[in-house]
Order: sequence, then C-alpha cells, then structure tokens
Amino acid sequence: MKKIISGENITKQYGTGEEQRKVLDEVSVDIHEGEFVSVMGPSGSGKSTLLFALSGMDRIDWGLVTFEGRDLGILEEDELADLRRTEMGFVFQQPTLMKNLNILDNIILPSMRGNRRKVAAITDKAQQLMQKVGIAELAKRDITEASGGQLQRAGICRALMGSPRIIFGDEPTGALNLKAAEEIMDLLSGINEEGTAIMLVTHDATVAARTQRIMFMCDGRIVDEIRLPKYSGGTLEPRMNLITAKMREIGI
Ligand SMILES: Nc1ncnc2c1ncn2[C@@H]1O[C@H](COP(=O)(O)OP(=O)(O)OP(=O)(O)O)[C@@H](O)[C@H]1O
Repeated sequence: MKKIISGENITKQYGTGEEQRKVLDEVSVDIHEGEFVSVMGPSGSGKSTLLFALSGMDRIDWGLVTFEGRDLGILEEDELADLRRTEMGFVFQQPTLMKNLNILDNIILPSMRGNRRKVAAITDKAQQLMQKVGIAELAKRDITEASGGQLQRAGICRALMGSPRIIFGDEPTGALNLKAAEEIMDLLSGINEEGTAIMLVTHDATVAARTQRIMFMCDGRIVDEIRLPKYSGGTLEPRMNLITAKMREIGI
C-alpha cells in the first residue's frame, strides 16, 4: 500500500550540555494509506513526541519526515499548518473546545479559516458528521452541557472536517469511562474502515488491540512491533494477550 508518512532516522533532543537527552533516537517508521496503527510504551518513552514529529506539529533535530513525499522540514509554519488542516486530523485526550461557543460552532471554527464564504457548506458537513457520530441533537448546546464521551465525539467531528488522510490520536480514550472509551474506539474503527489511516498513542492494551500494527517504544526507539488481523468484533482478549506477552518479552 502507498506510504502516506515516512520518517527516517528521526532524532529529537531536549536540553543542552550534560542535560541533553535524545527523546527520539533515530526512529524510522512508515505509515501507509488506510493503516490502523498504535504506539505503546512506558511513560516518557517518546510516543507523543513521535506523533508530534510525524504530524509536523513539532520540528525534529535530525532525520527526515515526509508526507506523500513532501519534506516537512523545509515547509514554512503556515505551509505546515495548511497541510495539517487539509490532510490530518487530531484527537487528544481532552478535546480543546472553547467555552463561549456551542458544540456545532466549535466543530466548524477551524474549517472557517480562509473559507468564510463557504459557511453553509461547512455547517452542513459538520451537521452530517454530528449525525454520524450520534451527537446531532447537541449542536446548539454549550460544551458544559455534554458528557466527556460526547465532547470527544465532537472532537472527532472536528478532526474529520477536512476529510483527512490520517487521524492522529494521543490517548483519545484516556479521560473516558470504559463504555464511552469502547464507543469512541468503535467510531474510530469505523472511520478507519472507510479508508482513513489512524495512528494512536496509548497506554491501554484494549485500545491497541483494536489496531492492526502495534509499535512498542522504549527510550526513544521503536524496539519491536506486532501485526494483527483486522478486528472484526468479539472478545479482545486474545489480541490483548499477544500485546501483553510481547511487552513482557521486550521488558516494557
Ligand atoms: N518540551 C519539552 N522539553 C523538555 N523535555 C520534554 C519536552 N517534551 C517532552 N519532553 C520529554 O521527552 C520525553 C518523552 O516525552 P513524551 O511525551 O513523548 O513521552 P510519552 O511516551 O508520550 O509519555 P507519556 O506516556 O507519559 O505521555 C519525556 O522524558 C519528556 O519529559
């Protein structure tokens, strides 16, 4: 399958002198069209930093990140922002929604940049997405009047507004109860089924078990990975057992 994102020898360090530390240490990774991948590893192993590097949210110190062959390192900030807005979607542990806007306006706001004349089409798309994720009736509600799971659905709608090629999720279910987390994973799985690649960073084996490639990070490196067949429902236990067995094997 065609590569969307390619990272070669990505190196990122923080601090100077004796304090200097490689948070990403020559990481190479490709993400292909329609893939559903996750990254697991101990706290501080560099998972979020890798997500930020591959999505162009953060600059790297060494190596190469390309999006469909375009070197992110040579793009200006506004070009990077455009690329993220048009090709990528982001879902974080807590969606950053604005308190003074209702849920619908929060979803459409990022898409309005440079597109004010298309407000009707943008609103229409947002409403369709809200319908799809089951929060159509919340359009006019304040964000204080919705549950964590409903807000995360709104965050997913916002991430889908630009019809992205890839969605990056950093602990997208981390703040949710078990049922809401399962529902969000059902939603993300459905989005992936429709062809959008997804890369998730997670501590949760039940989340990783939904994906088809699990990369394991330790000390700024991808130390191993496993591939699983597409999840088609039913118990996740055998998949989770494979993940935990691999983590035990590599000592993380
Ligand atoms: N802006 C920064 N300045 C200095 N150090 C940083 C910065 N951002 C991240 N780090 C350090 O880089 C390391 C990797 O952080 P990162 O958030 O990528 O890890 P992680 O595997 O996602 O951790 P967690 O699972 O706890 O979220 C950590 O030691 C962190 O303290």
